[in-house]
Amino acid sequence: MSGEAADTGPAVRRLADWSAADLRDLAAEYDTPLYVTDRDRVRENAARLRAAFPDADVHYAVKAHTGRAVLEVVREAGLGAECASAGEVVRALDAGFEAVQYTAVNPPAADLDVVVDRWRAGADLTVVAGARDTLDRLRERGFDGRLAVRVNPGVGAGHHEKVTTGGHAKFGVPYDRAAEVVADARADFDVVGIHAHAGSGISGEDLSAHRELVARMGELAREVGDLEFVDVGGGFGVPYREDEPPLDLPAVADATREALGAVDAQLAVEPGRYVVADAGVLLTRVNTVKPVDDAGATGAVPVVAGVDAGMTTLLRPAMYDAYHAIRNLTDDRPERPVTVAGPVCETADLFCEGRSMPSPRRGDLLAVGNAGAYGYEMASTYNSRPRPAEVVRDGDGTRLARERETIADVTALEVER
Ligand SMILES: Cc1ncc(COP(=O)(O)O)c(C=O)c1O
Ligand SMILES: N[C@@H](CCCC[NH3+])C(=O)O
Repeated sequence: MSGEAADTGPAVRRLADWSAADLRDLAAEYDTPLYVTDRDRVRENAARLRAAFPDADVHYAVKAHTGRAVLEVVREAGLGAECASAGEVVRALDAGFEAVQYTAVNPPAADLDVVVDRWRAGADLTVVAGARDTLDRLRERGFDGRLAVRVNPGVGAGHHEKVTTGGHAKFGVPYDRAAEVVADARADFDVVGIHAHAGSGISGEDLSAHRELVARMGELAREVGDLEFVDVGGGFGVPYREDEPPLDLPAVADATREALGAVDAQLAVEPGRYVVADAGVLLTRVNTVKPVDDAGATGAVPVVAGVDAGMTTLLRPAMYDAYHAIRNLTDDRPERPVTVAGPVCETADLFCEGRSMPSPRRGDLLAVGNAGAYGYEMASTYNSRPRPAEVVRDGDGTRLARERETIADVTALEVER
């Protein structure tokens, strides 16, 4: 296994590595559903990225986990910030990032207004534009600062079709028109880079797609010349299944450099998931247990375990059929097939179906692994269900990082006539 230098931590942290006693204490103190984020693990992951890409700019894709407690650790580790919206730009600047990148995908006017205002006020911002229209809208606002062109090199990868960006017309300017767009942009902006992103959750098997994307970006960089950076995106995957091997990050870094070839520009990468996924778990409590076949509740019949977290807390299983490890922290009873289901009125509101695990009882505490990336961030208030709380922990102890939302919070924006 690569990437195990002492100061960068092991390449993967499994759900079994978390202390059950600590997690039980946190659930008792802060209630459930509860996200727990370990800042030490964020530090290790960031350090492993820095070590694998010592000569590259590494920007953390803020979208994976926007919490201030995470952003501060990432900034201290020497990573930059890659943002997907004005809200993320504001969060990154507030967290003290000095240089911030904003990758604009069909940017709403309000986003451009905020970003250009911040730039005018002196923020060191690079805007990544993926359409000529976006360039026009930046010109209209008087922006003539640092700009990169997002290119669609026609190569996609990722853990699910819904998160594969390369090759989808929505993202970036087509590869064969990219040089022309860069040339146009040079008239009005300080064009510092080109950018591409294949997709999210790239595994070892996707490496050839990643290599191809990087090679195309290398070619383009040589063609257009005079760039500060070539950003080849993020998407580095992490193992979700207990027996899945971790990505060999140093090998990915070597392959990236080799595929890029000689360019007179800095390599840049922008991973999100890799930094935070295994730094987070979701704690949820069983509130209902019922046999799948009500008539014969004996032996190892499959059961449905109803829990207080659902697709409004952690959307990934419902949206991508994503696998997340689940561990019963209360007891280690004999196993049976268990469907873990949330409280939402949607059939998709399941964390797993018929998975073998210790027979659950009402009141049991379950931990859901790899919840640090795209967990809290994709939470919603559907069914008027308040979003969960989050605690962060590190060497200094544990503290509340995001309050539990209340029903009053959920209804607060309602305008009374
Ligand atoms: C433009 C861009 N950069 C970076 C990322 C980060 O991806 P990941 O969290 O998979 O590393 C994404 C998400 O897929 C993205 O859309
Ligand atoms: N939300 C996705 C990743 C997409 C990243 C956005 N480009 C996931 O949970 O896997």
